[in-house]
Amino acid sequence: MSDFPDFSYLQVISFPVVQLHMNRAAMTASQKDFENAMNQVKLLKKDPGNEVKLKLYALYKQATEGPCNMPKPGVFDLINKAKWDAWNTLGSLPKETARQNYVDLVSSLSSSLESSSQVEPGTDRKSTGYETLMVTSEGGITKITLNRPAKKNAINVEMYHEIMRALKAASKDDSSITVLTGNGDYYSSGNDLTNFTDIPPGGVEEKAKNSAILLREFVGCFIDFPKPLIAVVNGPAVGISVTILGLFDVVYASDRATFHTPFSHLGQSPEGCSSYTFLKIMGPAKATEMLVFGKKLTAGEACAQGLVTAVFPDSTFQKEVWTRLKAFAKLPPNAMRISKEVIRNREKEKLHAVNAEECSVLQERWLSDECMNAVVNFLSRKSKL
Ligand SMILES: CCCCC/C=C/C(=O)SCCNC(=O)CCNC(=O)[C@H](O)C(C)(C)COP(=O)(O)OP(=O)(O)OC[C@H]1O[C@@H](n2cnc3c(N)ncnc32)[C@H](O)[C@@H]1OP(=O)(O)O
Repeated sequence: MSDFPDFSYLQVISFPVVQLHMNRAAMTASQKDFENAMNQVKLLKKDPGNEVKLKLYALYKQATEGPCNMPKPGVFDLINKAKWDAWNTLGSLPKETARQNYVDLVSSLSSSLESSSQVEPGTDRKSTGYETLMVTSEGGITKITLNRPAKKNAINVEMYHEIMRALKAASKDDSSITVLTGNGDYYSSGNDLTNFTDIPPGGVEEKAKNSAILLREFVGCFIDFPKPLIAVVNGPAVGISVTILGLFDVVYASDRATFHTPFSHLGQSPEGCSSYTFLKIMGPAKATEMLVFGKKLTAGEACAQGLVTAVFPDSTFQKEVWTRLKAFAKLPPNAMRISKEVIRNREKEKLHAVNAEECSVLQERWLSDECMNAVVNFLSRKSKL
């Protein structure tokens, strides 16, 4: 389980390996089945994700200790609070049922993760060297696709790093234009809220500091990107995936797309230079509706307010957009790069200063109880946008 980094925090105890035997006739798992299932978990090659790990933790505790008997952790103790919630949710579920559910969950997990690992070799993901993105370069266009569709393309720490790596590569490759889009029904649901659960030894303060450094570097890559950068917004966009649109040169949207920056709801504050770009693009009142009151815009509204360049019916979106992009990519690349420089360069210094200030304000916000409560509520399934 070396590549299963977060499982240790669930404190699952290791047991000796014994042969798996499901007592299906009796429909309850034996102690041996249970111990085997625990061993199987440790042999999984892929991380099943935090939600499954919490379910496993809860079922393990219920099966071994019965109903939740721990005092409720404080709101700032994010990980223990999530674990407590998961266990407590099981109420008075009998130990035998919890044991059976644990064995069943591990069994389904082993088969689903095995089958997904069987299709991996030779796929795009492996050949491009990205785990969270698909990156292609063809016909003068480098296309970066956010590729965590099951998580609505939420941006986890790995994806932040991979987007930066892909942008740096695209700025130097022989393509003329660069496109960012999403795979699946969402463009992106914004920052992956589980990013907040991986607390380093220095505690939440260190986490907030590291996140602010990461965010500043991430947004900086968009400010400095030298070639025309186009967003192809295929579906709903949330949080940072919306705010950085102000740093793109052109934004095309499907009429299925929505634009949502619920920072106050999350106890957070604007980033991606939106506290500056949105005011310039749509004026202070409309920017306040979005950034302070979290008003969600339709694609048509976002277009009317200047955040989106053009909206297309979803049925013809890809065809119409890519026809345009292919034509743009045939224009002389140096002329396009220099024109972008002329248009954008005088704002760069200002944008970097705005970025630095937004990150420093956010660093404080992330430590607020408003923010921590919002994250805990999402992770414990008590809230959704
Ligand atoms: C370090 C730099 C920080 C930069 C600061 C950035 C700030 C922001 O971006 S703020 C915006 C943060 N985003 C959110 O608050 C969105 C949270 N997600 C939701 O409210 C909903 O998931 C939804 C409205 C986006 C979609 O709802 P629905 O259609 O019902 O789909 P599910 O909720 O079932 O989602 C499927 C699957 O994906 C997981 N997921 C979706 N978004 C996120 C996310 N942002 N972070 C983490 N996980 C996310 C969701 O939990 C589901 O997972 P499973 O249950 O495991 O299937």
